[in-house]
Amino acid sequence: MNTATLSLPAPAKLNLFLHVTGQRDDGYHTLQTLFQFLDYGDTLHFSSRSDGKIALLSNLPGVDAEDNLIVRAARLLKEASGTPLGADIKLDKVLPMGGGIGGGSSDAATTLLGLNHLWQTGLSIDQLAELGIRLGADVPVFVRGHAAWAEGVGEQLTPVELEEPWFLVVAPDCPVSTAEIFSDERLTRNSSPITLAAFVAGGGRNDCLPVVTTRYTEIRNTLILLNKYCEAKMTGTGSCLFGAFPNEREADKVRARLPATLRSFVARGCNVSPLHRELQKQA
Ligand SMILES: C[C@@](CO)(OP(=O)(O)O)[C@H](O)COP(=O)(O)OP(=O)(O)OC[C@H]1O[C@@H](n2ccc(N)nc2=O)[C@H](O)[C@@H]1O
Ligand SMILES: Nc1ncnc2c1ncn2[C@@H]1O[C@H](COP(=O)(O)OP(=O)(O)O)[C@@H](O)[C@H]1O
Repeated sequence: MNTATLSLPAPAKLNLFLHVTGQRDDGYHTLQTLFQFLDYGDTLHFSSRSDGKIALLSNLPGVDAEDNLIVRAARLLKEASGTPLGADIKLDKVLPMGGGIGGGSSDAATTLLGLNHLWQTGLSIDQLAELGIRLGADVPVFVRGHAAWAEGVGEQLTPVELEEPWFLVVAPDCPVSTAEIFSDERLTRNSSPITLAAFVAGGGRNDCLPVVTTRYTEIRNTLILLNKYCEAKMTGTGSCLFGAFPNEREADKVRARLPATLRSFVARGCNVSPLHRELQKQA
């Protein structure tokens, strides 16, 4: 029944800063943020099926298969393309969930691009990004695969070239729901827009940080700890915190000083997504 197979990365992202600039009539918040990828993430394995079924062969604790963004992305592409094919999909989950590093969105984007390749459905990147936004605000940046300045609700993307430092990412054992942070009445919703130049010159902050650290003592304490060694920042709506370093050795040195019980990893920042680098090799 299997006709072809493909294994692809689903990398993490960081929000290098995040300003909430307003709120639309539909409740969604307008943002300014800067996305960069990490060369670290989940891996998905796809096998084509001729019987049209979409089967996720890996279980993600707490997420029903039908709610899994991988299955939802596969169904969306199948419907949009009209292909009679299906797929068996395996997920090697590495990224902490609810960590603001975009694991679910990245899995969805890898599924859209991977199955588009495997099924030979021929949708363009623009068409795949349009499908992606229906699954989540962060999916389009993973579909497009380039570090980007983002506005709107995160879907108005301008590719940018940034320095590619090494990052130490720390994941407090404390998933944060994005919806919960955006519905907190204490959230700053009227930040002034800034420019890329102002960010590069040291501007920009994460407007969600005060709400997250007020709600989660564990994240506040981890931030205080990481700030002893570097300028600690939070990605997205948390819970992951990160610091930038000029090389891997410096990042590893700080990692070695953190309590062994605290989950953390060191990864390189990338302007081109590891997914797109891998797909280019397959082309
Ligand atoms: C704010 C970011 C920054 O990267 O946070 P993280 O999720 O990565 O932490 C993302 O854009 C999040 O994107 P994503 O995680 O896909 O969010 P979605 O599933 O689309 O939205 C979850 C819920 O958060 C709220 N929401 C989300 C995004 C936004 N710009 N305004 C909102 O108000 C809405 O209530 C929505 O129902
Ligand atoms: N493949 C997936 N990987 C991770 N989370 C998923 C997936 N599919 C659905 N989800 C749901 O999306 C939520 C947010 O996931 P995730 O992308 O890891 O967080 P964040 O958006 O904070 O980075 C999870 O708590 C889970 O309920």
